[in-house]
Amino acid sequence: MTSGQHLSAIKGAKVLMVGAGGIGCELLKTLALSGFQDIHIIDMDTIEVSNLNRQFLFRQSHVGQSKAKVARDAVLRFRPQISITPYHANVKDPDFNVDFFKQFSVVLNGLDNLDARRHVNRLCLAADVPLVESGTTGFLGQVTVHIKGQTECYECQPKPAPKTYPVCTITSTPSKFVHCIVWAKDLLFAKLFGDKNQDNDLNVRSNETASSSDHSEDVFERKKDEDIEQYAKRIYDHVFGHNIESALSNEETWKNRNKPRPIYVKDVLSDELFQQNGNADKMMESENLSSLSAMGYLGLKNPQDIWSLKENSRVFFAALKLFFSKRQKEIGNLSFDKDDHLAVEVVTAAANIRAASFGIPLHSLFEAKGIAGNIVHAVATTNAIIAGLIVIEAIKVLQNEAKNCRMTYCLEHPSRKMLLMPVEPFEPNKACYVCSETPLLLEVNTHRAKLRDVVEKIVTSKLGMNLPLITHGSSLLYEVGDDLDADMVANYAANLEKVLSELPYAITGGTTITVEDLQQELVCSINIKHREEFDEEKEPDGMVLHGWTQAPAVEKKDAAATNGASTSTTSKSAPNILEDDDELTILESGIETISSGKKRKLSDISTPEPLEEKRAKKVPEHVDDDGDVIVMLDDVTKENSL
Ligand SMILES: Nc1ncnc2c1ncn2[C@@H]1O[C@H](COP(=O)(O)OP(=O)(O)OP(=O)(O)O)[C@@H](O)[C@H]1O
Ligand SMILES: [Zn+2]
Repeated sequence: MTSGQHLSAIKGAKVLMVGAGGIGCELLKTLALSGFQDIHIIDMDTIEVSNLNRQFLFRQSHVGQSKAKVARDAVLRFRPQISITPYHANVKDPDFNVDFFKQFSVVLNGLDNLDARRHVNRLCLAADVPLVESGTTGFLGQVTVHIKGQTECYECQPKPAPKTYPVCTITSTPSKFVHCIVWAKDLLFAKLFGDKNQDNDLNVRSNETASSSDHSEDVFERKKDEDIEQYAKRIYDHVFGHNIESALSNEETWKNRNKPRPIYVKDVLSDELFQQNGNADKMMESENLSSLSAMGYLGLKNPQDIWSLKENSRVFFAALKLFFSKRQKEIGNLSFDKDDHLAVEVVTAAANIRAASFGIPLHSLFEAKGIAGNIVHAVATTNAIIAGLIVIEAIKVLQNEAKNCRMTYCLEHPSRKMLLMPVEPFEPNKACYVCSETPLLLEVNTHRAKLRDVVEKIVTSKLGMNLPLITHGSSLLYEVGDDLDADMVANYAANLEKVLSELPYAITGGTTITVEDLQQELVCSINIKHREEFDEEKEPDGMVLHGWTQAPAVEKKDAAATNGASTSTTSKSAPNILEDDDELTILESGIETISSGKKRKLSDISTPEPLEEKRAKKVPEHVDDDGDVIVMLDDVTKENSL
């Protein structure tokens, strides 16, 4: 390919970028400098201060403005002649339909969540537009190419499940700091500041273990005549003292474990709950809610310090006082947000008090924030490398050189002196329900499960459908949309509450239903198999979907890249926790499926072996002479590199 052809492919291309964050900023700059002339950008976010360290197209003065628009303006300053069209919007908006996608030569993703990635994958398949997909996590990154009918689609391989912990580990037997964080964030914080009516396992435990009448009512309800201090003390004694004491009464649990020690306020603090040596008065008068800080209140300065049990207890009380006196309007509606400083303080302090109780080492606020926010230190260089690789692959796609495309994985440590590992794309998975027409199989108790269960547990959460429509034969059972008339809405609402076998067109064993998403133009057939019983623990949904697989989550050092980039960091000892939809997600290594330069085999995916062993076996001999750590791509990629 001559450079003339090369350039004309670039110049004639109309490119859609989705995401203008860490990867997106680098990508837009590289596209513009490479000669691309018609670029469209979708990003739903506005710029935050925490983006500025790596999203270099943005400045302090842009905070609060649309990322897509500011990115456009910044690049036009050095490439004024090109056309950049920004959309400050969610890519899932109905405006971005198949026809919208069809206008592009290639779509480039710089996203940070599975949901949006799956959605774009489906639209690219429906519009038959190639997709270059990417992700980074710290030093790790990956660029993959998806061309309908030629390579696997983004969903052909199972995606790692969010890491979940057994409930009893979190509620009763934590052994790691991360367990205490999950408890503080998902149970305690949710109980204190979230929707009171939502049951969570902290609630169950307090009821189960309640001995006195005092504990049979909702302990988290603040009593009428109770001041903030009394309330906070009561909560503290209940969750760190009483609950631990109750747990200790179950001798069996502690046979092979270290027993926790109950902690009561009186054991830790005398009368100086809110002992003031900080800016307490200023803090209480402050109108700026986002600057509220228990650390500021108490005069604690360094977020990297590890506080003592006493300091954590004081932070806990001060943070509760600030919440209940200054942010009472939000109470009942809050969910944990890593950018909410006061929330991070409550969670850090509570996790540390619990850790002290269980003999687990305490952590600083800085470390706790990293773990709670599923934050992995973002490395700007990784984003730049990945953006460069996206452009290299995009150019191959534009030149119709699909056979030369490579999936490229950016590693943390060189393996045989390679930091970038190219992998030949896999063929489409014939059993993929997204890009092939293979039906799925749903085992369900058709006399017990309601249509709502199928919609919520299968259609939306597992199949990722946005605007689903469910049909059985020629009859419509359920549909979501803005333009439905009132009768239909009422009819669908009634159907949702019916068990499958009692629907107007009964769903029973042997039935096939069709589930489609009008926006994604994705149609799936689901064969129904009736099954009476399900194992509550192993099959908590009460139904099992076959043909849809999710790789098990594995806690390990090398994690699949998802662009969970952020400004903060986890502690060195923390597991590789990635940000994905705010769930605590510890992902399995995407790199495990690599066999460099070769096609991957399904066995590579289904029978994991130690990563290092696998790398050692599969990495080809691309070694430079001078012994330096080098970036190594295959020949084709070198030829096309910019
Ligand atoms: N559904 C979506 N539609 C449009 N843009 C999206 C969607 N989902 C994510 N994005 C954008 O993708 C970008 C991902 O960038 P990045 O991973 O650097 O995250 P960030 O939000 O900028 O940083 P951080 O998560 O550290 O605060 C963000 O700018 C985000 O707005
Ligand atoms: Zn597929």
